[in-house]
Amino acid sequence: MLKTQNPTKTAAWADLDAHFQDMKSAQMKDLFAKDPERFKKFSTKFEDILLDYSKNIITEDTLAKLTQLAKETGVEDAIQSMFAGEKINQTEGRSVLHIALRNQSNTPIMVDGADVMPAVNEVLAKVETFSNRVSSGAWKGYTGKSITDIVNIGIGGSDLGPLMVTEALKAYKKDNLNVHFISNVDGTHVAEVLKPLNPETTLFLVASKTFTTQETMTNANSAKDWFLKVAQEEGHVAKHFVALSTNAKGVAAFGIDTDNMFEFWDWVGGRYSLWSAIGLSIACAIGYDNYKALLEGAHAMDQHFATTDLENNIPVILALIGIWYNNFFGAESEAILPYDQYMHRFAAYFQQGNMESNGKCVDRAGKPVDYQTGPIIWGEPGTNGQHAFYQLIHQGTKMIPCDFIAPAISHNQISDHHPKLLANFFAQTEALMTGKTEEQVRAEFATAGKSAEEVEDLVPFKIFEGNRPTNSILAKQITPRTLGALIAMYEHKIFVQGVIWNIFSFDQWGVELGKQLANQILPELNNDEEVASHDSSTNGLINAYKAMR
Ligand SMILES: O=P(O)(O)OC[C@H]1O[C@H](O)[C@@H](O)[C@@H](O)[C@@H]1O
Repeated sequence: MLKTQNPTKTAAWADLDAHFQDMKSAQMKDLFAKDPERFKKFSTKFEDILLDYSKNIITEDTLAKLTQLAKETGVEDAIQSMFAGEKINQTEGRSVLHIALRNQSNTPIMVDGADVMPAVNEVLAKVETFSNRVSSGAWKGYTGKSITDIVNIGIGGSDLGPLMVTEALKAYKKDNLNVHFISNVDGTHVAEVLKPLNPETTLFLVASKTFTTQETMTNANSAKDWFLKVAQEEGHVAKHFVALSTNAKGVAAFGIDTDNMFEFWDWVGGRYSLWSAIGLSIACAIGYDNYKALLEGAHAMDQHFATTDLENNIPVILALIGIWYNNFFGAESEAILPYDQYMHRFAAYFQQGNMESNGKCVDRAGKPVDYQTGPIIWGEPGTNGQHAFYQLIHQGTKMIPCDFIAPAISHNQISDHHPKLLANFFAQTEALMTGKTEEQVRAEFATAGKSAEEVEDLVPFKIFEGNRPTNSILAKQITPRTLGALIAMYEHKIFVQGVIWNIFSFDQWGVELGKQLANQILPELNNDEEVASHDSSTNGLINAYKAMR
């Protein structure tokens, strides 16, 4: 069990509050000027990944106090509890064991007195055999042709992980296999994805932990109709539909042979499930060996997280820096900015990972919190973001701590693209920190030949106050192993923050209400009667829709 401790009532919090009064006007520029060792002190390496967190409004004292907060709120015990398989997802009565799915050391991990590793390994072996058969062309469709296209049908955690990873590792993709994703219940999604595909050579992976999710079941049924329109015989479904799920009954009821079901377990959270059978599309797309390397990278980060003291623990450091801005500086969001086009869904992936985990306002004792919890996560790949929203990050009124991520080596070495990309990566964090003073603006004008009046009019707009915090994550290359480590790093950061905020990070009750109401409204849309059962806005909208259609 995780202990219940209001973080704001700890001695460390009071200490941090006092420290914040000293730090709130501290200038990073001055901190760098004072300490030539600053980069060395506030950077660390994990395998081929360099994390530079020196461009933050922190001192060694700040980190010591934040680490004390982690200690007082039981982070060390919580980490041990997770790895020991304790049921730390209390509101659902479940263990939280995505770490078991990538436990390449194969040490026993016990849940309810039984080691989960044999079952994990069994499914992994099944994933290996199946993905090899599909990618080698040995798995045949109903007319004897090999599979050319895989379509993952899922939503939320059953979509975002495989989608993000297959995109991030596209450089490793098998040439003979295309991967597609259908998630939205909007018929446009299924229609557009299926349009160019041939039912004879298409394999559907129906991915749903519960196998009850409205969007996924609707899309899967439409895909089945599309397939049967051509294939005709129900018996052919077995060669073209497999299920990734915890719900064998639901899978059978849908008409998928449970021999074609890849199992996982209730101790795998949806948003932490790409390491489970939900990763089947990844294994097919990039090959099982690369999928395994992804798991190994995550496992290496897990071991670092589980065995390193808090002071040197990368996910813990990132979590603490995030809390510093979220709870003391009042920052409301964090941007994740990968300077790698392949990672274009990375921020979207961690939108779910972070916001569904820590978007909670009730603490572990069931009481409303009186402090801020999870941040808003957003971001786009650089340099696109630079030409869209960086204006606000540089000169807006809101503090937006940013994580900049880049590979030193591109998978596509074309002329000087990569040095240009990286020049931008380095320039942005420098600019965000140093800003531009009034004196610098005036000095620039002095050489530009403007009149004194023109200069006075423009000076205020050209000033950048700077002092805007960033982390830089520079990896040698985005390989499967590196990506696995990066994902695990963020997962554990989220976990540590949830522990400190005294909330449950592994349930998601907040997605239920909308679902329930949609289920109530759906039958009301099936006729032309005027609806009067809701508030006047909802009634008005529904009735307007009925009149328009
Ligand atoms: O895999 P499933 O069961 O279809 O759930 C899909 C998604 O549904 C809900 O939005 C949440 O519970 C998510 O965490 C989950 O990932």
